[in-house]
Order: sequence, then structure tokens, then C-alpha cells
Amino acid sequence: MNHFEYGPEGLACEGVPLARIAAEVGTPVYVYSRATLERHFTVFRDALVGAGIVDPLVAYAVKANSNVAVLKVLGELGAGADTVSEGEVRRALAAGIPGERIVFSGVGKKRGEIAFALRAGVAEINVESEPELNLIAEVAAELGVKAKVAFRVNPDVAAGGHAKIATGKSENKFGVSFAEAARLYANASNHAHLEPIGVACHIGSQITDLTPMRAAFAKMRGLVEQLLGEGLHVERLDLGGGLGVPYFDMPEPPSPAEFAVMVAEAIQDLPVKLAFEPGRVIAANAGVLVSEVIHVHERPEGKRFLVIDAAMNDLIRPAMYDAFHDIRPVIPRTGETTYDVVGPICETGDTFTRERLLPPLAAGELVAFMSAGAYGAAMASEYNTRPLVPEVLVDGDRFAVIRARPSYEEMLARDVTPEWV
Ligand SMILES: Cc1ncc(COP(=O)(O)O)c(C=O)c1O
Ligand SMILES: N[C@@H](CCCC[NH3+])C(=O)O
Repeated sequence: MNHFEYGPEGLACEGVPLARIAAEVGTPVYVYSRATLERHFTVFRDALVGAGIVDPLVAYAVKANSNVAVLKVLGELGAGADTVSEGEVRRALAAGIPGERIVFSGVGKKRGEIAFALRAGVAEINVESEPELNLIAEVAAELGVKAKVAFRVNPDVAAGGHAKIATGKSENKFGVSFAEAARLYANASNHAHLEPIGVACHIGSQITDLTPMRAAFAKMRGLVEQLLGEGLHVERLDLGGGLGVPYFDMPEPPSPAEFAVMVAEAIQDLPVKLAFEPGRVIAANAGVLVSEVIHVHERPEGKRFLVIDAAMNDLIRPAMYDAFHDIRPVIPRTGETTYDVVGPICETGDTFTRERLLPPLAAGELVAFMSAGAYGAAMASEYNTRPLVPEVLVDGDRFAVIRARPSYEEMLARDVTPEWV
């Protein structure tokens, strides 16, 4: 089932034509399908349960799309939240996701952030290094609580894919090394203010081959067996996120069902509960970015630029990772021509794609960047003093603005006249 299809008024999200949203909200604008978000979450969780994994904690990775309305949709289905900052913990709580379903990860959590997470009663703080463990112990002692921690272990496995988003090799900044995990776990178990409850790993993102995940998960199983063998208390194994999605007509990446079967095989009958942190697989194909063509600029030597009103500050993935997003005209057009699709920002990197075959388009027409629901709006900025791109959620034949475009007055009011001290 696809909730982004052409209807009588062009490309629509569920029952709402994108052209209608663009007319009412303006462009650029992100548009998400509630039905797709719900389906992706349900399919992912049901695949795990179907593979025999009992009561998994599916902690949606908030960083992929952190709009509170999106988190609410997922939270109502029972999703937990994988968070990496106090801001994300606050977003999850604001969406009604209870502390006991929140995982707090990240290599550089600050004292105040740790205190906030402990007060919120998060399910686990994923510890990424020994100095961080010491800081968590200190903060927990100050608050007079026992911090539930899980050790994020770096399994030293190459996930494949783009180097900027691979996290599972020992040269990457993430997690404690395998060699030191058992020692740290045992030490923490004897600390009055620490309660180690498990181990975690996350080897990268947009992973389309299950082999590295299988290898990492088998290593994690071995570690849990070792810890249990040493008489330590382990109740949860967090296997992270990372499952890839199709960004175009590529060979389909592994389905959630294939992923779940692989997990069940790799983990076998380990007597611990499993947690997962999927982001992209839930949100990417639940959203599009709609933009309007400003000009078609043809150079005499043959270059043809489609200058649109979205830019790298709104969707940075092409500039940052050379990522491919399918671009579709909102109103179907026939014919083919090649365009470099570019935004208005003063950088050559503000190029979404080069030499892309598209139907001929004119100023004022709309295009949609597909698969933009994850790491789109969440990574947007106001570079070039462009207002932060708004977001819309569609539910059947109605839609709601879930983040409004700020006015220029609001943007400028954030810069304050210096009051020197
Ligand atoms: C610790 C952690 N968990 C989960 C995710 C979500 O990854 P993805 O969106 O690829 O599922 C990430 C990002 O890669 C991450 O760093
Ligand atoms: N932001 C990246 C993925 C990084 C995932 C976060 N650990 C993307 O757009 O593909």
C-alpha cells in the first residue's frame, strides 16, 4: 500500500493533493502520511513478534523525525523513543511517551542532560565510554538515585554504506570496546548508584545487507552469555537501528520480516528482552518535501538548471551524503529533459542532483522529493536566513500544520542587542 499516489489533482498524500497543501501552507513544505507512519511501525513490531521475539521495546529513533505530532502517532501505538539529547527526551515526554520506554544514547551527554533523564526515569542510559560512566554515577549519587545503564558496545563491524554514517568500527567514536565491556559492566554492578541492565549496539544507518548486522548481533549474544556466565544481571539487549529503505527503484533492501528472522537466528534463546531503535525505516518513506520551481535557467552551452525554492538547508542529505531522492512533478507531465536541480543558497553544494531526467517543468510548477520523511526536517537549518521549513501531517482527507513556518519577525527577534557584562 502506498499513501503517495497520483490522483485526479496530481500527486497526493493519502486523500489530500499536495498542490492543495502547497497552496494553503506555501512551499517548501514537508508532508507526512499518518497512515504510513502507523503502518511502518506496526509492520516492524509485528515482524519481530512474528519471529518469536517476546515483548520487544521498539524505541523509535527520534532524530529521524522529531516532530512531536509524529512522535505522538508512534507513541500511541506503543513506540518507545531512542533519544540523544535532553531536547529529544523532552520531545518524547511531550508526546506522551513514558520514561520507561525512553532510551538515552549519545557520546557526549552533559551533566544537566543526564540529571534530566534520570529525573524522567528513562528505561536506560546507554553508556558510551568509561568517563561517561563515571559522570553518570556522580550525577546519580547527587540525585540519590540508581541509574539504569546499558553499555553501548562497539562491535568493530563495518556496516557498509556511507562512511559518514557508519558507527560500528573501533575507529568510530561510538561505544566502549568489546575488550573493556565486561570489566566496566562488573565494576558498575558493584556501584551503589549504578544499575547495569544490559548492553547495546548500533553499527550504522541505511544498511541494506543483513550480513554485518548478523555478525554484530552474534558478537553481542556472545557478550551477554559471558556476562550472564559471570553471574551478572542482564535483562536487555538493545540492537539499535540502521535498517535501510528503498530510496528509488533499487533492489529492495531487506524487509522488516527478513530482519526479524535474522535477529531471532542470531540471538537464539538468550534469556533477555530485546530493544530496537529504528528511525529511517519508520519515517523515510512516510514523508515528502514539496517545492516550487522558481526559474528554469538554460545556459547557451547546454546546462539546464531547475532552480527551486527548497535548498540544502531544508534537505541536506544530497549535499551531505550524495544521497539520491526521487523527484516527481506534482502534476504529471510527459516528455523528458535533463536538469541540475538546485536551490537558492550561495553554495555550489546546494545541488540536489545533476543531469536528472525529468519531464519539462516551468516556473510555478511543484515537485516532490520522495522518501524525505527521515533526516529531512530534523536536519533542517535557517542557513541564509531562510525560515525553517514547515511540516504538515495528513490523516485521510484532512491535514494539519504540525510545525508552522516562522515569520521573519520571529526569526530576527532571536538575535538580541548585546547587553555587555
Ligand atoms: C544510536 C542510534 N540508534 C538508532 C539510530 C537510528 O538509525 P536508523 O535511522 O538508521 O534506523 C541511530 C542513527 O543511525 C543511532 O545513532
Ligand atoms: N542523518 C543521516 C543518517 C545518520 C543516522 C544517525 N545516526 C541520513 O540522513 O541518512
